Amino acid sequence: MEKNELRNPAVSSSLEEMKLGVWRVLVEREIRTSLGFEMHWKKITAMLPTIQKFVTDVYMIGPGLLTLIILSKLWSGIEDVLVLHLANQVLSIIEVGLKEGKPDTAAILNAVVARFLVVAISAAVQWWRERATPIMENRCTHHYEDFLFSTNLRTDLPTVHDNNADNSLTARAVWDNFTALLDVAETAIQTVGLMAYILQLAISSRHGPVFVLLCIGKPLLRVIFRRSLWERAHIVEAADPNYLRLRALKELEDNKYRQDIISGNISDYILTEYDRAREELGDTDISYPAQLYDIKRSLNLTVIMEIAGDLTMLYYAGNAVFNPTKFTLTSIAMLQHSESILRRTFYGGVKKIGELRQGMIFMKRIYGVADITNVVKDGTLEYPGTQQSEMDGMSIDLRDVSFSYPGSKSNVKALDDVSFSIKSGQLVVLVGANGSGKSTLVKLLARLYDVTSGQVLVNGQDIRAYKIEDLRAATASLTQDHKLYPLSLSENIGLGHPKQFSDENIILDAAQKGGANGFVSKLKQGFSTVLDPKTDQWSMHVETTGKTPLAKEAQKLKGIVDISGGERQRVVASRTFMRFKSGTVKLVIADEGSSALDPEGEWELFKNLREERQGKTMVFVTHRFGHLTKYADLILCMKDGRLVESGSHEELMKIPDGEYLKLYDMQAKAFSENAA
Ligand SMILES: Nc1ncnc2c1ncn2[C@@H]1O[C@H](COP(=O)(O)OP(=O)(O)OP(=O)(O)O)[C@@H](O)[C@H]1O
Repeated sequence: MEKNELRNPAVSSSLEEMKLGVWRVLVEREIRTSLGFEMHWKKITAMLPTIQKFVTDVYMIGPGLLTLIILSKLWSGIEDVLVLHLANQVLSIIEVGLKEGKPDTAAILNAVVARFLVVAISAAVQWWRERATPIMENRCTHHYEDFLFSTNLRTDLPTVHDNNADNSLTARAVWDNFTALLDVAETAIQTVGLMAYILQLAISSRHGPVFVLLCIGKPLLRVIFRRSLWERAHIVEAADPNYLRLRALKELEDNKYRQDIISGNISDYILTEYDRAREELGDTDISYPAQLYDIKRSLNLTVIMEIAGDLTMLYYAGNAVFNPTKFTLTSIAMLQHSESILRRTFYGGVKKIGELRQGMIFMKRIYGVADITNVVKDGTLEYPGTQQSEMDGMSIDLRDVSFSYPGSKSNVKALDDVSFSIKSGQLVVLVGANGSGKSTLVKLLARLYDVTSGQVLVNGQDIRAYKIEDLRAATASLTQDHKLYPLSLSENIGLGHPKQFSDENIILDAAQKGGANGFVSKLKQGFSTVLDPKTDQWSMHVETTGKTPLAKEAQKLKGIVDISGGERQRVVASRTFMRFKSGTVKLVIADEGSSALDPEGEWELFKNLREERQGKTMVFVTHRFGHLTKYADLILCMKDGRLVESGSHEELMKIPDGEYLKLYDMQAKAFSENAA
């Protein structure tokens, strides 16, 4: 055991820290009162409300079917005892028959038939359950999938950043947890039944309850002294640097890095580094921490537990020497058989209780998802409201705005004390070096985040006062962060304004303005093309030569459609033009939405956007100001999260050693040097 090897003074004394193989494990120390039973009891009772809610919810999904599944589990719980009892009967009758030389054929026949009947019923129950369970599992998964899907889709960005949102949950695991619950109930019935049966057997064969205690001695010791990691509150992290390095290098095997690795000619470097990390990792164990935790128990405890497991054998041997007439062969056989079944069931039960605790923590997380409230709170004021609806654009004022991303580890603010005013209908260009805060600023304008301090005013009112839905409807944004959905291209465009999604001409017009029409019409399936379709396909034992009919079919399935980065951006731009069709847009935000476009495409895009302007306020973020600054009513120049200059192009060009002048000169110089 390498306990406390990584002892870190910062870790609280209520925690136990250990290094298990490549893992660092932190376990909550347990206060062992009354041999730990009190703790166990508290934990079990703490689970009850979650169990009750969970069972009620799953029951409501399929009451009839679930009742039958539970009954079948009950049957499985008593089946072992029934089979044991009948086996005991058969053996006892046979033994008496053998002793007396006159077998009771009718009694033997009855007992055998009864046993076969129980076995046949069990097989039928099992057969039915194997068919019914997947139906219930599917219903349960769909129910919780819908629940998680709708909550995840509504979670806003700051909540995701805050790690409040838990989207690692999968509905598939819900049924497994419910099964764990049923299994624990089944095992409890089995264990109680078996113990009662053994007790009765032991008493009737004059062994008494001491024998039962001997049977469960080993499992009891195990529960008290050797808890598995799953049963304790713990955190695990991979801490071995060589293991982490190996994983990072192994990741480079992924196809997405292939082009870089081939063109960069770095495969030798990767292999050498991989070998080095592998060598330095040596024999450090990478098995699951729970497994390593189990192995680390001391030699003394192992020996004591194994001896405890053999106490019944000692009991038989002692009785055979000192009290040889006490046993019949049948009673020995039956006691041994029941004892081994009891132990197996007991061990299984303890493991299942551990799984159940894990499962209930999981279910608490699932139900907790419903309690998560978005960080960005909704307002009550309508936008634009009756008084403001005459204005075609949005007027915006920033007053002393500072902002840090939630959970950011940086010491500097992304925006620091920024103030400016944009009048309705102005075309504003935001410029500045990388990381100067331009994208952050437009995210605040779109109310994807709220300011840390200061105020954003929209038409004179705090942006937080408005209904978020109204603000979203009034904003069209085109950024390089926007992604294509794994849906058809027409859907990708139409979702800019879903209400007119079915109107093909409107989608065509948006595609024309966004510059997507040209390349989409050349695709085999045109606007119906789905990029990155979510499909499951695989093949097995198919000839790689591609000559057989099946191989030809496999080849057809492999065909993929992909488009260039600029073409993807054109589809996203078309989605923005589709958004204009709603007629509610008053603010257009374009954050480097043209970065992948060719010069002609970029020129066309800006021209089309300006044509859509019709009084709307427009905010463009760009590193290539050439196309835009001459139309700009206002240029805002950012540096290190601060607004350093603002004004028209002419005004900013006049500021000696100004940031805008510097950035502009650099671009102009590149052209003049190229020309020279
Ligand atoms: N999601 C985020 N979490 C934490 N910090 C962030 C996040 N996004 C940006 N930042 C930080 O905020 C600061 C401003 O970033 P921002 O993206 O606004 O700059 P930018 O001017 O748009 O840069 P670029 O020209 O490279 O797009 C930077 O220091 C950046 O590292």
